[in-house]
Amino acid sequence: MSSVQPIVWKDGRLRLLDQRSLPHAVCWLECTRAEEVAEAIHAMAVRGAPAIGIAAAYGLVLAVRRDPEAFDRAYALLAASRPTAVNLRWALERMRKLWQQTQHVAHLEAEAVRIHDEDLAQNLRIGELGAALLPEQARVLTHCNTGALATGGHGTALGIIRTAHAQSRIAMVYHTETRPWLQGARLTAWELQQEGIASRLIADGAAAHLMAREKIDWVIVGADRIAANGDTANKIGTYALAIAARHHGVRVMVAAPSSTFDLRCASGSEIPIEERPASELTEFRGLAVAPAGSSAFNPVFDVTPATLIDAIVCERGVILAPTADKLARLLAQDATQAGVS
Ligand SMILES: CSC[C@@H](O)[C@@H](O)C(=O)COP(=O)(O)O
Repeated sequence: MSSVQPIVWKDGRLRLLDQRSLPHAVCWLECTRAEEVAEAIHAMAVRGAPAIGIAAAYGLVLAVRRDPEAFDRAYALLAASRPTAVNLRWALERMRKLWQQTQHVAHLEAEAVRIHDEDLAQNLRIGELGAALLPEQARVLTHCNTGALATGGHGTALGIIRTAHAQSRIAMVYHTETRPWLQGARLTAWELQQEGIASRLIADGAAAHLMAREKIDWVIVGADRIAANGDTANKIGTYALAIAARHHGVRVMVAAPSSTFDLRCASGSEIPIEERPASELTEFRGLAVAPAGSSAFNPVFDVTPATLIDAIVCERGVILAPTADKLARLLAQDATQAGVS
């Protein structure tokens, strides 16, 4: 099951697939400095929680290769590039630990490659565990883009769909547009099309209507940060999907690697929620869609309470009806013990 690789590290060079131009054009950014990586993350050329962690890890390698004294400055710059996905901070922390131990650029580079490779392996495992929860001929709804583009490859929520499709278990994937960046319409549609997976795009606002009229087995989404009690921050609109799903008896699955869990946040209220410029709502590709002078509120993530989540799938196992105790137990075990709790 090969999939597009949005982050390519080869011969010490970093190339990022610029997701802003998809699906119309496949353009690559070549980054040689941490500043460029931080800007690519901030401007969403590279996006998705695991992918920005991986890109930031390579950004640190670029920084110390130029100047071994630059680690702390590059760390701070990269850490500030987006606030919600904890994978970013997790990857940077892992790199910092290694740097404190060795101060050796080659070792730092090897750690970044390990972070990248591990994410792909974890996604493949998440794919298997999540697909096993789906019925035959499953009809699912997903939000945003959680595929190969958002990760080290394969994907989390979309990775589950990809794995289930390879097992001939998917009848239909509905996916939202995901306004205002249209990650669903542009990126998820692109990935689903490449795999030949039967899919239909819906407007974000059509989800409750869809659930009322058609059988949907699962809503499957990714996560940017999962608090200790299972509350989950993900792309804006996830919370509304979960409320609609509960009302219609549709189950909700959150898929994320263990790097997305943040036990320092006791609950979702402690997760920082990114707000982006009003112009992302008032304009579309430079054209005004709201009257001049309109103000807008543009939070780009929301928090779904754990009580609305039926299953959390990570590479270490599956948690049904998540609670703080179940989460702590799962994260305390290693991946070889993966099971259902
Ligand atoms: C595997 S990606 C998980 C999440 O990062 C994804 O669902 C999401 O919300 C992405 O938001 P984005 O703003 O496109 O980075």
